[in-house]
Amino acid sequence: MKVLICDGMHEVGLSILRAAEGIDVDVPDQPGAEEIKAMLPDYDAVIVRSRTRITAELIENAPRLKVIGRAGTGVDNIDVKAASARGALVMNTPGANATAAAEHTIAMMLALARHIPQATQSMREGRWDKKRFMGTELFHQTLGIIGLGKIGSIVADRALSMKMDVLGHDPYIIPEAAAILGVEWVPLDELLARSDFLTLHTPSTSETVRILNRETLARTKPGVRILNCARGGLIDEQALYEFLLNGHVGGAALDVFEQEPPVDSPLLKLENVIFTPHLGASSYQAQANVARAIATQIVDYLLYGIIRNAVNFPSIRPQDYEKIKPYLVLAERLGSLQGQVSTPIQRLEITYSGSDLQELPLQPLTHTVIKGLLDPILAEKVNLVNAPLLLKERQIELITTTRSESKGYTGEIAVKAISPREEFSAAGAVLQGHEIRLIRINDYRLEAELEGINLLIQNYDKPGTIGLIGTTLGSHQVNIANMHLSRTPRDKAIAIIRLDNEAPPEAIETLRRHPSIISVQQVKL
Ligand SMILES: NC(=O)c1ccc[n+]([C@@H]2O[C@H](COP(=O)([O-])OP(=O)(O)OC[C@H]3O[C@@H](n4cnc5c(N)ncnc54)[C@H](O)[C@@H]3O)[C@@H](O)[C@H]2O)c1
Ligand SMILES: O=C(O)[C@H](O)COP(=O)(O)O
Repeated sequence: MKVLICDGMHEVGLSILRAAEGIDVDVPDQPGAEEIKAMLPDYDAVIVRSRTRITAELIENAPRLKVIGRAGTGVDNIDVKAASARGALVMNTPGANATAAAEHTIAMMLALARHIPQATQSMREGRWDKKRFMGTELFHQTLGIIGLGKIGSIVADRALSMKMDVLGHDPYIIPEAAAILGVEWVPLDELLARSDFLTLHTPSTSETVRILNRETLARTKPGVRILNCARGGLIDEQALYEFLLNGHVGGAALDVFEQEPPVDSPLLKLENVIFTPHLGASSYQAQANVARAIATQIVDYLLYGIIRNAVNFPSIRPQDYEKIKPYLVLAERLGSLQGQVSTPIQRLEITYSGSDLQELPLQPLTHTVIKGLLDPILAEKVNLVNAPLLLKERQIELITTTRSESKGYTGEIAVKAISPREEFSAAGAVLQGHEIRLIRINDYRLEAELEGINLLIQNYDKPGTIGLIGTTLGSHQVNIANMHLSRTPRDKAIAIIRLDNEAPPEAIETLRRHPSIISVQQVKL
C-alpha cells in the first residue's frame, strides 16, 4: 500500500505510517497540481491539508485510490461526490484542531479590539501613536457566534471566561444545549442586531455560503466587528468591503478568504481589517493531533478495514467492531445470495431484528448487503462507499425496517428482493456471537451454513428426490459436503446442498429437467 502526503505532516503522523508493515510513504515537497496528477495513479491513499485540491479529474485518474485523508476539518477542497462514486473514502479528523482554531479566533478578536497589528506596524515605522489606537474592552461586550459546533463552543467558553455576553445561532442545536454552554440561543436576525463582535464557525454548505451578505450585513448592529476563522465563502467579500468603507462595520479579522491566497482583494488595503493566512489550525499541538489522528485512521483502514471519521461512510465505533463483524459477513452473504438468485430487482427490503442489532449501527450493514448484491452483477468495482449510489443508479428502491424481537435469535437480518414477477426472501442469524446461519428461505425454516458453493433446489416433496440429487451429482464427480432440507405443509420442499466442488452445467440441467424438481440454482458465497 502506498500513501502520498501532499501538504507535509507532523513527525508523529509520519512515524505511525512508516511503522505500519506493508505501507510505504512518500512526502514530496509541496507538489503542484500537475505533479500530483502524475503521481496519484500509483497510490492507495492520499493525505492533504487545505492547500491541495483533490478534484474529480484527479480521482477519476487514480484507479488504486481507496482513501483520501484530510489532516484537519474542512473537506471543501476534496470532491467528495466524485470520491464516493469511485468508492474512495474521504476521512477527516473532526475536533483535532478545534482548540487551535478557537484560540486563534480569540487572538484575532483581542487583536482587532486593541489594534495590535496596526500598532505594531506603526512602531516599525518609527511612530509612537497612543491616541490613534484607542481600543475597546471585551468585558460585557456581546459576542454572537454563528455555528455552535466544536470550535464555536470552545470560543463561547473562552469568551465567557472574559465575561463577554455570548449569543449563539445554530439551527441544529437546541436552545437547552446552548444554555448548558452558557450561550443564549437566538434567531439569526436577533444575533445580527445585538452583537458587538460576530464570529462565524459553520462549515461551508449551500445554507451557509455567503451567510453574511448585503442583506444580512445591513441588519447588523452599527460598528459591529466581524471575525471569520471558518471558511472564506461564508462572507460576500465585496459586500463586506462596502460595509467597512461606509463605516457600518467597524472592523474585521479574517483568517480565511474566498480565494486563497487572496489576489487583488480591496480588503487588503483597509486599515480596520486584520489578516492571517489561514493559520487557525497552525499550532504545533493541533498539527500533532491531526497527524496522529489521520495516520492512525489511514493505517486502520488500509490494513484492517476499520472505518473512522469518514464523511462519505457511517463510522463504526471501536467498541462495536468485534460485535458487528459477523453481522457484516452475514449481510454480505445474504446480499450475494440475492444477487445470484433474483433478477431483475425492483425493490429491496432489509429487516433487522433482535437485541444485538438494536445496539449496532445499521447503515454499514445496509451498505454491505447492497455491496454483496451488486458485486456479482456489476463489472465495476463495488464497495461499501459507492454501493448505495450504484443501487440508486439501477433504480432499485431500498426499504429498511427494524424490529426489537427476533424469534429465537439475538440478531437476524432478512433480505427480500421484489421483482416484477416474484419475490425471494432469505434471512440469516449469528449464533453464539460468531456462527453465521441461513435460517429462512421464503416460508421454509432451516439452519444451514451460509458459505461456499451451494445448490438451492426447490422440489415437490416426493420419495426418491433426494436419491436422484445424490446420484446425479455423484455421476458428475461432485461431492456433497452437507445438506439441509425443509418443507412446507403444501408438499413442496427446499434443499440447500453444500458442495465440495462446483456442479457442471450438465448436472444442473439434468436436475432441472426432472418432473419432481421445480428449480435449481447454484450460488457461490
Ligand atoms: N481557520 C482554520 O484553520 C480552521 C481550523 C479548523 C476548522 N475550520 C473551519 O471551522 C468551521 C467549524 O468547524 P467545527 O470543527 O466547529 O465544525 P462542527 O461541525 O463541529 O460545527 C459546525 C457547526 O455549524 C452548525 N451549522 C451548520 N449549518 C448552520 C447554519 N446554517 N447556521 C448556523 N450554524 C450552522 C452545525 O450545526 C455545527 O454545530 C468549519 O468550516 C471548519 O472547516 C477552520
Ligand atoms: O478545516 C480545517 O481543518 C482548517 O481549515 C485547517 O486547514 P489547514 O490544515 O490547511 O491549516
